[in-house]
Amino acid sequence: MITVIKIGGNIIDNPTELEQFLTDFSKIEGYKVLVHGGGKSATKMAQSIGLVPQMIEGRRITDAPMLDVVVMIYAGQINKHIVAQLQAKDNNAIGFSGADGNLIQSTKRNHPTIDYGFVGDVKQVNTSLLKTLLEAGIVPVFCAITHDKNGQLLNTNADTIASELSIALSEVFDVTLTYCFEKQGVLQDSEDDNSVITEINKTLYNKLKAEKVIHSGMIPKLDNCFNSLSRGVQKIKIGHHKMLQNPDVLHTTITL
Ligand SMILES: Nc1ncnc2c1ncn2[C@@H]1O[C@H](COP(=O)(O)OP(=O)(O)O)[C@@H](O)[C@H]1O
Ligand SMILES: CC(=O)N[C@@H](CCC(=O)OP(=O)(O)O)C(=O)O
Repeated sequence: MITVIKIGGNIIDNPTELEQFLTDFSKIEGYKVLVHGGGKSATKMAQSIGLVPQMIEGRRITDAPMLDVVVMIYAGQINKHIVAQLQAKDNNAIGFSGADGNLIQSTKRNHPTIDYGFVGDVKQVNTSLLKTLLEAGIVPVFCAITHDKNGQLLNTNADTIASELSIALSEVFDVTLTYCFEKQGVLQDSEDDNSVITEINKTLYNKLKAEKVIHSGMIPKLDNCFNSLSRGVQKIKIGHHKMLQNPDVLHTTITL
C-alpha cells in the first residue's frame, strides 16, 4: 500500500496552507510520495522578468527562457523548500526531478498544430529505483520537471506526473492517489465549498462537463484520474488536505 499525493499552485503559493499541508502529509504512515506543482509561482516569476506566460488547455507553452524559469522555480525554489520543511518534521525527504536517477523519462510533445516547446509527455518511470528508495525509508518529493535522456529537461504537468507515477507504482503496490487543492472536492458549484460531489464516475463526469459544472483545470485533472483508474491505480480522491488526517472530511472519490 502506498499513498501518492499531489499539491497544486494555490497551496504552494500560500505559506500558511503549505505548512499545514506538510504537517498533515508528514503524519501519513507507510510508503508515500509527494508531487508538487507550482504553476502560480512560475507565472509570477516569469512576468516579473518580462516573459508572457501562455497556457493552452491547462498546459504551459514552454520556450527556452520559460524552461529556465520553471526549472529554477519547480526543481529549485519550491522543491528544496518543501524538502527542508519535511526534514524539519522528521520525514526523510529527497527532492527529485525526473532526470535524477532517470526516475521519469519523457518525450517532447509533438502536436500537429500547437508548438508547446519544451513540454514532455511521460514515457517511462524507473519503478525499481523508486521502490528501492521507498524501502530505504525515503520520502520522494517530485517536481514537474522531467527529461528526455538526451540531456534535455522538459516541463510536465504535475497532475500528469502524479498520475503516471501512480500507474507505475500500481505494478508493485496498492496505490491511493490523492489530489489536494484549496477546495473541498469536485463541487456542484465551483465557488461553493458546501456543494461537494462525493462520488464521480465517467458518466456523471461527461454530464457535468457538458453542463459546465466542471470546467478549466478540473477537466484535465479528472481526465488524468480516469486514465489512472483504467491503468491499475486502486483508489483516487480529490479534496482539501484536511481529509488526510480526518477521514470524515467530505471529499470526492473518483470511480470508473
Ligand atoms: N466543479 C468544480 N469543482 C471544483 N473546482 C473546479 C470545478 N470546476 C473547475 N474547477 C477549478 O479547478 C481548479 C483546480 O484545478 P487546477 O487549476 O489544475 O488546480 P491545482 O493545480 O491547484 O490542483 C480549481 O481551482 C477550480 O477553479
Ligand atoms: C506543461 C505544464 O503545463 N506544466 C506545468 C507544471 C506545473 C504544474 O502543473 O503546476 P500546478 O499543479 O500548480 O498547476 C506548468 O508549468 O504550469
